[in-house]
Amino acid sequence: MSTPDVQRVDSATGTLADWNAAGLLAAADLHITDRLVRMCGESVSDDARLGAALAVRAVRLGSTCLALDRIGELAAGEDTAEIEMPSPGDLLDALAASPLVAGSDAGPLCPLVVRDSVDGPLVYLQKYFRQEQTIREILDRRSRTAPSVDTAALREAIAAVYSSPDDGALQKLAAAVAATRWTTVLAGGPGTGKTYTVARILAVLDRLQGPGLRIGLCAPTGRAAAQLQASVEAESTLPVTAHAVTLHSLLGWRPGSNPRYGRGRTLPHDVIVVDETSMLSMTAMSRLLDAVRPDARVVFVGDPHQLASVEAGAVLADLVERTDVPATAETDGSPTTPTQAFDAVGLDPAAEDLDPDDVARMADGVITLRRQFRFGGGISQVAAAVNAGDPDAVLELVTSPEIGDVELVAPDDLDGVAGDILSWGRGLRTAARRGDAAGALDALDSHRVLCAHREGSWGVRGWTTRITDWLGTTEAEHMGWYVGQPILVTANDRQTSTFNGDTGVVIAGPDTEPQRANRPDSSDAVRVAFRRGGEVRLLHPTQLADVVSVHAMTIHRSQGSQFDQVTVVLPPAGSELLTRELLYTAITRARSRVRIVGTADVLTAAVNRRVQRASGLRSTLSAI
Ligand SMILES: Nc1ncnc2c1ncn2[C@@H]1O[C@H](COP(=O)(O)OP(=O)(O)OP(=O)(O)O)[C@@H](O)[C@H]1O
Repeated sequence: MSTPDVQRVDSATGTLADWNAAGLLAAADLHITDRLVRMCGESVSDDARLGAALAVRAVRLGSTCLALDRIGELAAGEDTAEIEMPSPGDLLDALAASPLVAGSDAGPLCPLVVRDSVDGPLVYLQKYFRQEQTIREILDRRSRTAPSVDTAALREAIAAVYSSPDDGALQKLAAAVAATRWTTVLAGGPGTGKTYTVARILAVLDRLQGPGLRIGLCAPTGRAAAQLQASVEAESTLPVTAHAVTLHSLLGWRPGSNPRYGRGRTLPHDVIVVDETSMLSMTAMSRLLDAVRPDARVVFVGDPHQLASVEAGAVLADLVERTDVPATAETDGSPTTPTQAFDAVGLDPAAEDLDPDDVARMADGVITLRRQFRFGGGISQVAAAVNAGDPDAVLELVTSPEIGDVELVAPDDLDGVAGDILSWGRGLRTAARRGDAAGALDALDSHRVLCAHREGSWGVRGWTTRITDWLGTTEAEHMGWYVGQPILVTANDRQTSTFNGDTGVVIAGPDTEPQRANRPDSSDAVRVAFRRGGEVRLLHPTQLADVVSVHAMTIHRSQGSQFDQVTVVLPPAGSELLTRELLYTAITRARSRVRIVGTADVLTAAVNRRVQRASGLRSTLSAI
């Protein structure tokens, strides 16, 4: 599929110029390819140059490499009819023979690497190949040995920590796996009890190790870290001494410099929990693994079906799907097999209704939680059908009268949405005028409109205009602060502990007279309410530098948030953003109800289209 609005490079010639003109290669792809070719110091054939440019393009679009066997998918659009598309075999031969891969006397550097995989030949930029190798080597090394754990002590700790009758087998097994492996992946959709389980894993490890367990809690963004802190505190069975930080801060990694912690100086923690791992780039993952002590446990937590990092890599999905994890070779009798894990939690595998694949993956340190604790049946069923890539099942569910919590509405049938927005706005204003911060925040999160795009009539901009028109927001309100105004923070601010993506609401301040609550004289009379975990905070508007009104937000930005009701606005057919992962992420933001605005055709297209991030991490690579 072509990339819209790629910049034309007038100076380009040959094959790359044609691909640029057809919108398949961006200006940046051409410029970087030029640099790579110059590094070689020798001439490079047109086909090899194209292979290099496509590898650069692949990274720009989130893959860690170019899967040569899939290049045919690129020429699917009408505007690519004129493009001459070499076969994967021709490109591979041209690359293998070129100084870009083979090196040359003039320039010994080989900026590209080619490897064979179960997905056919993969072409890497050297940097990403090295990062992927680092991840693979460290994870493999960590899999070959296991922590020394006394089975009886583990059984006792798990029995003591998991005391609720609702504790599921997989939640308990997660603790057995995390105690007996250096690396654990705890996967699951929203509300499947991941944080609850993390808190219990930490309690089990604390019991096994005794006082002084050094815990590192981190997440890819400031907001995700703050949420992790709040939810671990809420779920914890112990006083939480660790303070959740961003991965960058954990590693002491400032923009433009190398991290303070790395191979030569490892992190002091005994256990590191990484939340929202789906948002982690491959670069960040390789830096983290480089910095972890070989005898520290790491627990990666997240939902592999969600949208991946904005940078290259889909590491969580790769870890969950890896097929070549080496078996643990060196143990001192510690329980490392799935059978031993069942024994440690006092369960009989035959009596548990678990997917055999899930049990098999436990041997590789992967636990996938499946029971839904938070939202209703319809949302779970639709989310599962979306993940399974079954558009017929999705359509049947969203149009079924039996399923009350998910519905599809036509883009020209917005009366129901308008009614919901009006009651949302009324609830927000009523609580805000009363100065009721908790009530206003509840009202704020009772409904959210989510769009794929920022711009356009189906994007955040178009829907913001539509919603403010419905609500009758005045010109004066548009210009300044007003009571009942929904607010989005757009940059991290340590001083106020507000993070990019936080939302709040403007409420009447303590000195506002009730009769003036609708129109306070100045920003002095109002406060902005925010919530983190169960705690409500009030800030003065002057404390907030980077904020905008929020009546609708992008699905990307909504990651990590939950709302009672969600209206998902699908983009028009053909949008680059329309994917299964986007739809799944949007639907699973809702606790109780989802309305999808779009046509059956667009919904089908979304379910059918996966974010295809090529990567070699899922299986063994070999030389071509
Ligand atoms: N075994 C359990 N017994 C009782 N309540 C549970 C159990 N597991 C989870 N819960 C509750 O279910 C809710 C969702 O759990 P939790 O927040 O841990 O899910 P999550 O997978 O981390 O969700 P998200 O990804 O959205 O953060 C919480 O209120 C939690 O207390």
